[in-house]
Amino acid sequence: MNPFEFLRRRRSVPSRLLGEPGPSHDQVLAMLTEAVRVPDHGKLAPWRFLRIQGLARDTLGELLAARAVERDPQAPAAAVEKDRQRFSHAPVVLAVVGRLTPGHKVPVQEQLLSGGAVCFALLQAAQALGFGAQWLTGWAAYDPVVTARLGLGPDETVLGFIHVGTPSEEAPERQRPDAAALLGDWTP
Ligand SMILES: Cc1cc2nc3c(=O)[nH]c(=O)nc-3n(C[C@H](O)[C@H](O)[C@H](O)COP(=O)(O)O)c2cc1C
Repeated sequence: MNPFEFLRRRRSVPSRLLGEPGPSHDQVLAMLTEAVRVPDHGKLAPWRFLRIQGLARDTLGELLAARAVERDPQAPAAAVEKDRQRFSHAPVVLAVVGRLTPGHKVPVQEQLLSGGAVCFALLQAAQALGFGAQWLTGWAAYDPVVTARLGLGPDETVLGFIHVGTPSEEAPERQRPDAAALLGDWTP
């Protein structure tokens, strides 16, 4: 067996293709338990999680739609509708929230990188349990009104919304970069 087989099979499943069943409470905890085992300089655990499921997904969609119009009163109806539906496809969305400590000897960049690793580990954990997942951000992740409604503090930021559910069809593989072309040797 190819030792990389599990990693090789990983690919995102677009959130609109994710449906019921989603991960149970125990499965979410199992996924998070794996996801927090990431490299974390200084053991800061500079992240936390917000689960968005059930009716909360639709409520967040309504909030997004209203905010989209507030941001751009000329926004096309189709775009606003897309925002309304954004969180309503996958049964469970886990927002990975970076809890940053500016001025710490561990630079903020490293805290963010650790959070990125958590997001990726969550994708793998979802796959290990037989679910599909996608890491999305979109404008809502960076909008101060939305993040305040999500309860984020001033030094917190959304690193990703990890949408998790059961794929309704197999997601196509995408073209991958040529690793060999990206490799250089440093020659002193
Ligand atoms: C930080 C981050 C944010 C992303 N946000 C979006 C997004 O908002 N919309 C989108 O279509 N893809 C987004 N993507 C890309 C998808 O998560 C994913 O990489 C892509 O669909 C193909 O993924 P795969 O390499 O996991 O198969 C984002 C990726 C990263 C790393």
